[in-house]
Amino acid sequence: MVILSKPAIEQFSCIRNKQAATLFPPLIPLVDLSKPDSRQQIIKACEEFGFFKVINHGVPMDFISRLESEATKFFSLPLSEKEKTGQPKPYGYGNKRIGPNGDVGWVEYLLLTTNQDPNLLGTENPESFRIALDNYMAAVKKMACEILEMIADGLKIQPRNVLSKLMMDEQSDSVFRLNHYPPCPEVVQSLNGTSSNVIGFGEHTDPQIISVLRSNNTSGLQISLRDGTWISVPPDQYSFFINVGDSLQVMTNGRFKSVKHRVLANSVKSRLSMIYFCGPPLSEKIAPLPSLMRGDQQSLYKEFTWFEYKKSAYSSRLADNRLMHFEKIVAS
Ligand SMILES: C=C1C[C@]23C[C@@]1(O)CC[C@H]2[C@@]12CC[C@H](O)[C@@](C)(C(=O)O1)[C@H]2[C@@H]3C(=O)O
Ligand SMILES: O=C(O)CCC(=O)C(=O)O
Ligand SMILES: [Fe+2]
Repeated sequence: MVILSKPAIEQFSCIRNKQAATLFPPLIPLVDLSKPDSRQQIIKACEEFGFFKVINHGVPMDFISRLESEATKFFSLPLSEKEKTGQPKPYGYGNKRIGPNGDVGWVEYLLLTTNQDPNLLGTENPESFRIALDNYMAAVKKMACEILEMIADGLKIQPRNVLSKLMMDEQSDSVFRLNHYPPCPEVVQSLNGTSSNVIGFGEHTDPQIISVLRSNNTSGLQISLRDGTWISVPPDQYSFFINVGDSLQVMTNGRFKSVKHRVLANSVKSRLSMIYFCGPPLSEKIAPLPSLMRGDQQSLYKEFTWFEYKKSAYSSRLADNRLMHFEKIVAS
């Protein structure tokens, strides 16, 4: 990561939390995948938060730590080596700039598509990095598929692979991202309850169906509650966190809401996160599942394909409400 001089760091968005801290912030929903009632818990969490933590997920810890160690080696390489993986257009190595429309954050990342061999030029041992990525992604994909099938069961819709088949399709447009947030010297903490923070990854919702996130033990991730308050997600390196994305919001006709989230930089520890974004094939129509529509219930959204949504997303800024352009104007 390039160390920024003082004037350069001023371009980073800072946020000021003037609001008094909530005394009893709600706990992040926890789902134990080995428990028989996990389906109902997942549905409740998707309706109330669009977010939950998963334990007993079945992803071998060995796959997780191997990828973490490869990623750590990658991000410690000199900038010129990391840049050999190509600029993020949208796939490749990116530093501070997020997306094509002027967003910046205190982060560097490697963004990969899951259906092509990644360009790992510049890495010390491309073969061992590739194996670590393949093992991790295969295990996480399996877990994501199970979660989507549990969602279908919980919603009482059939067939149970109605959602999972989209990300299991050979043509699925899923994305994988490694984010590294180095310690940020500019993070200011004060004792009077007001804190000024540097944005690592600005607020946004994920466009896909669900996202499966794992991080090391460094805090920073926050989710926004329905009333707009931000709550910090305590890190847990042994668990996964699931985000409802915009596409699942549409497929449930708004019953689930995609969760707004962001990452704040840490003053002392670096954060490493790995996110698998489960996307459908480009040609797939994104629309409310017919079996979820009762009586004369109308779709809240215009018809669109994942390709159209993605194209529109890539012309938006991170914090934009991307679904707004696809909402129907319903006469009341
Ligand atoms: C600013 C942007 C980055 C992003 C594409 C976009 O124009 C708007 C959506 C962003 C996002 C958020 C979730 C994922 O991290 C991501 C890969 C995605 O699919 O949508 C990023 C995009 C990106 O970094 O390329
Ligand atoms: O790095 C993180 O913890 C979250 C990043 C994120 O939300 C994203 O890459 O879409
Ligand atoms: Fe995200």
